[in-house]
Amino acid sequence: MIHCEGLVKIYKADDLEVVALQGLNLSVKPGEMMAIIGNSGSGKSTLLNILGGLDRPSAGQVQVGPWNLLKVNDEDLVKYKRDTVGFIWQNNARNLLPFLTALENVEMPMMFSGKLDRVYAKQLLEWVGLKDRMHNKLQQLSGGEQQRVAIAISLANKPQLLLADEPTGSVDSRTSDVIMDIFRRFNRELGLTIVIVTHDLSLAGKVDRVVAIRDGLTSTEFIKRNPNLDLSLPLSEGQNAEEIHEAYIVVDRVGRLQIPKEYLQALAIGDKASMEFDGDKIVITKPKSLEGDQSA
Ligand SMILES: Nc1ncnc2c1ncn2[C@@H]1O[C@H](COP(=O)(O)OP(=O)(O)OP(=O)(O)O)[C@@H](O)[C@H]1O
Repeated sequence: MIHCEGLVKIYKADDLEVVALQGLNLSVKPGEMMAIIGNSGSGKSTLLNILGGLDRPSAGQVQVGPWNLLKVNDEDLVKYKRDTVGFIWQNNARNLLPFLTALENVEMPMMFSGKLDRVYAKQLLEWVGLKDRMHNKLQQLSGGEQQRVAIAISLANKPQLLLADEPTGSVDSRTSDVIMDIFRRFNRELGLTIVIVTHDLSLAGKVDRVVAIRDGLTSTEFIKRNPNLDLSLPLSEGQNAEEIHEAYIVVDRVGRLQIPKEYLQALAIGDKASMEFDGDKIVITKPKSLEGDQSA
């Protein structure tokens, strides 16, 4: 569904250049529900905005289904945003019109694409648990209910891909569980591919795969240890995301990988290291010839 290779995004403001993505690789299979985690400023939102067609990449490859987002023209990009991809933000005020009802809000994107389907709009609101609230104006709904309306809106035009930027960032943990359960249901029943960007490690236990981004590059992947494990069920006491997922370091096509900063600091490795192939392992150590040389 998604294939990014060597993806670069450079923001230019006056004389300043910020490299937000520096050659990122990522593949997401159709029907996968995965999360992207990373510290503030690591490039998560930049990646999501590019995948959502809200921002243009600077270089590299980015393909979503049949769409090449580096080369797509403005007219096709509008079609892509309308038909292929749904978007949910943490701050749902961006998607919602407060003076309209929940139902009218869901119908709005359908009207823009000339495919008004009231039955489906009602169905979506029922699926997100708002059957009895669909005729309420948005301002009469709680934050969690509004976020559920935002989910229904994002699916109004039957996208194949749903992108969610911190979808549970401004709701309590119970509502966060409800939202994740809704995502899982859409993922299973409609085969929707879902990419969630989050700071929240507790969400990581509810997806199939987690990819960590560091400094604009994918650094580590966590893949579910037991593919049959039902992640829609609550974790048992004391169980955490790391127990459910196996961690892998990402190695790109030309063999580059990122070593965690803590490991480098622990061994006082600066800009050089020694590497040895030892039969069944690769050993990275402090540069051999520089050991004891404090000036290095
Ligand atoms: N429009 C912009 N103009 C200039 N720099 C930008 C712009 N948007 C993002 N950046 C910079 O790009 C880098 C990556 O930002 P991004 O918002 O993608 O990170 P993030 O991982 O989503 O962070 P957060 O979790 O805080 O939202 C940061 O250094 C940020 O300051």
